[in-house]
Amino acid sequence: MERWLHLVMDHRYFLGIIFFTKLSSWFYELYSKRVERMTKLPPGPFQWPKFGSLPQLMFLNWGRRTSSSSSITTSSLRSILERLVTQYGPLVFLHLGSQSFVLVSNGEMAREVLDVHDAEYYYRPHTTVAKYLGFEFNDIGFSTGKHHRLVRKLCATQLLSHESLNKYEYIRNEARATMINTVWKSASHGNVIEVRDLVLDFTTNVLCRMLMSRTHLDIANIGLGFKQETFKSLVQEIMEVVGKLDTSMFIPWMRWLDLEGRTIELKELNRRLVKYFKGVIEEHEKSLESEDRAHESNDILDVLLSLEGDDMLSDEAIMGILLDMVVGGTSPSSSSVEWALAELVCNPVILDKVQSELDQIVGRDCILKETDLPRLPYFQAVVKETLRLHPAIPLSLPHMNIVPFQLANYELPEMTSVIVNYEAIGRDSTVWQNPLEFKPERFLNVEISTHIKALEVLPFGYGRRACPGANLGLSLVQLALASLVQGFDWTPCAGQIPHDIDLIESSDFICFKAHKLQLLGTPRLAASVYQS
Ligand code: HEM
Repeated sequence: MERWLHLVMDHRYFLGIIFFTKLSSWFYELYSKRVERMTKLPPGPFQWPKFGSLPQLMFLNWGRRTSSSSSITTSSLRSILERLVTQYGPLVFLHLGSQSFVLVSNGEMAREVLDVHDAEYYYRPHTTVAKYLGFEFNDIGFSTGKHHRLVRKLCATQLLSHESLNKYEYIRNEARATMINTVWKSASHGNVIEVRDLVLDFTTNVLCRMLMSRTHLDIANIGLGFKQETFKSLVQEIMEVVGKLDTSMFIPWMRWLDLEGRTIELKELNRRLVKYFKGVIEEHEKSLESEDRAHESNDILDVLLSLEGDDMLSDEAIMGILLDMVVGGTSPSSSSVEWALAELVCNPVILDKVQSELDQIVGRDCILKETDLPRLPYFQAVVKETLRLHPAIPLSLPHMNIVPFQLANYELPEMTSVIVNYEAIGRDSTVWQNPLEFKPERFLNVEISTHIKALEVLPFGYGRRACPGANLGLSLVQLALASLVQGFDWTPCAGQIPHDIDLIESSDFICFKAHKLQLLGTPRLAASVYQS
């Protein structure tokens, strides 16, 4: 019996040693696997189990909080990302909750994602915003695969082609005449001009007419409960919702809890948009069938409704395209004009050069035409320099890979969202001398396309996800800016000097000036020009 007891005791001792050894080797294996995996990832802040780097981001956000709200918004996110780039370099890896992100901040790395591996990296994460504002991922910006290829082809060949832009030139000219007349009337009363609102009215008018023969005030007539009931305020409402971050972006399984109430907000917005767009679509369908057309013929909605065969689109896809174009086309163009005018007023010598060029090429008896624009090299350089220094979309939407991917010497897990830092690329001091200085001369003898091919400046993105509205966006920016600068002398409000104008950036998804640009305009052409 005693022998048996000894044997069992010995055995337990023996088993204990085996168990302990196994356990330690298992822990060691886990640890070394984690270290191995981590060393293959780009640098970034420490990752806590389950939460990743969220606690640090929340801490950084808390450190810079100014209001009583404790939720992270894109505004604060962007400035936090800037700090991470300074600390970790052009590739930063972030694990936030269960989602992986990589921030790409120089041209060389951007080439890997947007050019070399464009096909693997053009997917978008399926977020709540993509579901409700992309009409079930049927729009342009959030769709993928065959549908994305189809809508991009339609944009290039029909909706936003050169022919289509020429066809709608009269709309741009009429909206420009309204804008110039508004400034002229304000100037005669000595009123201050809010440049952003003025240009937003211009761009929204152009887009709403081109797309569906509506004016920017259209929503006011239908009482669907939009906050201020104009298209301009609708776009602002959308931007506000898009700019908010919610827990489910980092911890998708918590989506059903809708902790921040964002899903409810998006559903409600989607309901109102569907009701509005369905009404417009129905009206167009009726009009297309009737001989006696009530609206401007051949707007973009007409083109979309007339598609046949494999190109035919569902109502969701049509609504998605309309919304993407209104939202994508209005705010970025307006922000670029506001930045350009702010820089010009801060740099009177440059403003003077632009006006002299306009006087020499176009004269003072008439307002310029679109065909004059290519004959204004200095003005063109001002626009390019504005797009470099103040890209309207400083950070791309997430580009996602669906298979694991090698980037430089690093390995990125599948479903990593890559955010391309377009702003940092245009301000890279290894490419641009004194990058924060506004110096149009850098573009005088060099085509911007040379810099775009080298991925040194990317105001419209690059590759499959590059902006399909770049040509329209450029013509809106150029026409509005050139007309405002040819038509008026611009000075800061009473009691201010040019240096009082701040160039502080908002940190939102669309980078506007943090404070609206307010200026006084003095007409410099014959009165008849403003009234035509
Ligand atoms: C100055 C004006 C504009 C600027 C600076 C601009 C900038 C950009 C940028 C940087 C992107 C790429 C984002 C990414 O990498 O994820 C983009 C995408 C897009 N833009 Fe623009 N844009 C402008 C005007 C327009 C206009 C006029 C339209 C349409 C009428 C438009 C519609 C779109 C759409 C639909 C996308 C998504 C493309 C896709 O995901 O396939 N944009 N824009």
